[in-house]
Amino acid sequence: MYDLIIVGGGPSGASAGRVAGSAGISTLLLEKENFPRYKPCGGALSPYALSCLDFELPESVVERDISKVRVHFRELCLERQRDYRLALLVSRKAFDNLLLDKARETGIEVHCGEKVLDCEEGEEWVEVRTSRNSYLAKFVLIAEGSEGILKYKVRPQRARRTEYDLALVSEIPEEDEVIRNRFPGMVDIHFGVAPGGYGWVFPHAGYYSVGVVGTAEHLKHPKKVMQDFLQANDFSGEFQVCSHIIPVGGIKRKTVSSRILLSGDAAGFVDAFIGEGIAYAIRSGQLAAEIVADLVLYNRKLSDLKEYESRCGQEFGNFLVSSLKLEKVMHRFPETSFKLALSREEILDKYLDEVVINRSHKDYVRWLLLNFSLAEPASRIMSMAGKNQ
Ligand SMILES: NC(=O)C1=CN([C@@H]2O[C@H](COP(=O)(O)OP(=O)(O)OC[C@H]3O[C@@H](n4cnc5c(N)ncnc54)[C@H](OP(=O)(O)O)[C@@H]3O)[C@@H](O)[C@H]2O)C=CC1
Ligand SMILES: CC(C)=CCC/C(C)=C/CC/C(C)=C/CC/C(C)=C/COP(=O)(O)OP(=O)(O)O
Repeated sequence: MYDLIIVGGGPSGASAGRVAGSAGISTLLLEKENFPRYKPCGGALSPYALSCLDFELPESVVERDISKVRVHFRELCLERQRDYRLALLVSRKAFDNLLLDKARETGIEVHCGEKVLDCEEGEEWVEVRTSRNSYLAKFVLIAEGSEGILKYKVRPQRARRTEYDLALVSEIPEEDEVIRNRFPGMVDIHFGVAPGGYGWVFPHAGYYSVGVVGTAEHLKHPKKVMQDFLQANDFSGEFQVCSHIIPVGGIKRKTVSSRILLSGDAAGFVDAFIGEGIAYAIRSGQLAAEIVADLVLYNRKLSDLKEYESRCGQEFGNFLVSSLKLEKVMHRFPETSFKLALSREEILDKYLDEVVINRSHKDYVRWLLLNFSLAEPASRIMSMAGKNQ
């Protein structure tokens, strides 16, 4: 019997595997794909995501160093450069493979190409049935990403359409020099193109990641929205478009039962406003493995597994809740909020400084209220924003 079985070898499962292996508990990681596997997405690693890694990212994995953003809302556009790093762009194929290698390094057992079909929680153990075998473990971490259904072992109610976003993404090849000239160290973000979300163009090495994301409930014609976005940004031709679902973060969801935990996208840990998921996938995987290792090594009581929910809440859960609130306000009043945000450089600057870097919505909102609610009468904000809400 294993101490821990991890389902999924993405950023969350691999990060859990590295912590579990380093702690010395017997661990099996089961991943249905053969790595390195293709996984198109934005591929942005925020400073917070980077701070969660216990090793330096090799240069070969880093495709771009980002210190500038260009944000659009309809005809408005604002570029802001910071004198610090806002993100690194990576290809998920190489990055995920690196994380899995870092987990393997600690001596855990990794089976790729082995899909978990079911897991059954008993009094003393969890039985895990796969396409090849069946195994027993004291604990199971489900890090299967957003699309799997094993998460419903912990959280029986299926996600409603209001609880997830739809994302469409294409990787569009281009000469590196053309990319560097068009987006020098910069990500391009377009609000107002998809309900409850945005469109993005991220400049990778030899290709652009181009996509749109919006709430599943309101994004009625996702393919059309994507086609229009590609066209508006001068990407003409036939491109392969991949679609996937992204949970809306900041919603209260159960993430632990008596012997099974959920992490990463499976747990719903995504920033509802900017769509960042990798950081929380990494950190929640690490926390899950730390708590399981503690229980196993120090013979602590089973009910202590619940600590996982409070640790995630303290470290990033509260941040995700406030991000959801920001997302709701911005998208409920897009004309007022985005027009105001893009008409004042300091609003975007402060967002980058306080939210992206200091990870505090509280200080940001306090600053906004002091500067733009008390100082600016509501009528002035409305007239700046135009009347067509
Ligand atoms: N581009 C895309 O398609 C998507 C990207 N993401 C991004 O991934 C990050 C989240 O990371 P994480 O939570 O680790 O999730 P990931 O989706 O990155 O990783 C989960 C891994 O588990 C595999 N898996 C799924 N079900 C099973 C199963 N039954 N048995 C064994 N393996 C299984 C998945 O394969 P498989 O990939 O084939 O499902 C995938 O390799 C976020 O940043 C998010 O934005 C999330 C969803 C989709
Ligand atoms: C306040 C206003 C109006 C605008 C905010 C502007 C925004 C969105 C700035 C974000 C800046 C920035 C570079 C953040 C880095 C983190 C990002 C972009 C994460 C999303 O990355 P991703 O698509 O790769 O998502 P993933 O983590 O793979 O799920």
